[in-house]
Amino acid sequence: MVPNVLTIAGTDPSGGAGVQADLKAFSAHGAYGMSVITALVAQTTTGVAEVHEVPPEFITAQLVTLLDDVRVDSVKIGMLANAEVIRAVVEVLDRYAPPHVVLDPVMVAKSGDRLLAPEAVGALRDELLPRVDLITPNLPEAADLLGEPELADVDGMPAQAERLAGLGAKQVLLKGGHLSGESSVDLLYGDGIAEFLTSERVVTTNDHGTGCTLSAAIAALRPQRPDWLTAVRESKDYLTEALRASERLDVGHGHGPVHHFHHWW
Ligand SMILES: Nc1ncnc2c1ncn2[C@@H]1O[C@H](COP(=O)(O)OP(=O)(O)OP(=O)(O)O)[C@@H](O)[C@H]1O
Ligand SMILES: Cc1ncc(CO)c(N)n1
Repeated sequence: MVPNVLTIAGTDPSGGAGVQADLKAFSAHGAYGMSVITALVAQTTTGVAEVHEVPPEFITAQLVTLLDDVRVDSVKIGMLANAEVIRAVVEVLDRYAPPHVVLDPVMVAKSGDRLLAPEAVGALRDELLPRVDLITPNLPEAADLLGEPELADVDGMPAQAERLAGLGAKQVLLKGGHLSGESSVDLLYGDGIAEFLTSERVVTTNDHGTGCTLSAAIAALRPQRPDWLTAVRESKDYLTEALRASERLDVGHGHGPVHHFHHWW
């Protein structure tokens, strides 16, 4: 059976990040994609111009309307904008308890623009994080969640992932994309086991939406794979290929998008 996969996230009219990236990644992994939009973002490859936040009651309305009709097999959560939206999402998760919830704790866009109010980080950490199955922070987000300095190399990743798991998420995928070096190293921590996941670092400026793509691919694959490690490994391999395939695109003048190729090409 094809899994029904939902993204709860903000938009990117240039199609590289947010809801648009998530739906492409869902399709590329054979899932049926659905979306609840938290914010309309005027952004492209060069940065964010403006954010139009959706009122929390309307996010609840979108979620309840959808969940009352459709079976949801897995959820990816991205940009949430503010603490009220976080609380609206928490309430719905409590009420419907969908399986396989992946949280990409989006805080700042690649351009440096904030996508989550600074005062909402506490609500994300204390109210949402304990209710999700997997969180996928990059190194600045991990540091912010823990109130620690940002890691500058891979050595501290296992201990930091363990501390993040201590905040309540069952699995932690700590992403090392912001480090330099020949490989791009992430770490999956769960059930007391830490596993480094290494891929070739693709030399490209088309790295807009890498985090969105990875977490969406994981959410699409998890209902179709036996465990998190298998779903995460396959998603990271897909992302590396999508980064390579981005050389076929000509989109914008800044950080371009990755290309969501389909396996049947
Ligand atoms: N140049 C690259 N080559 C290969 N993999 C990369 C590269 N850059 C990032 N990645 C991988 O992309 C994924 C996302 O990592 P990153 O740490 O950049 O997340 P992010 O900052 O949340 O992304 P974004 O906010 O741009 O969506 C990780 O699996 C990381 O290893
Ligand atoms: C809507 C949205 N979500 C996430 C990111 C992070 O890349 C972005 N730039 N825009």
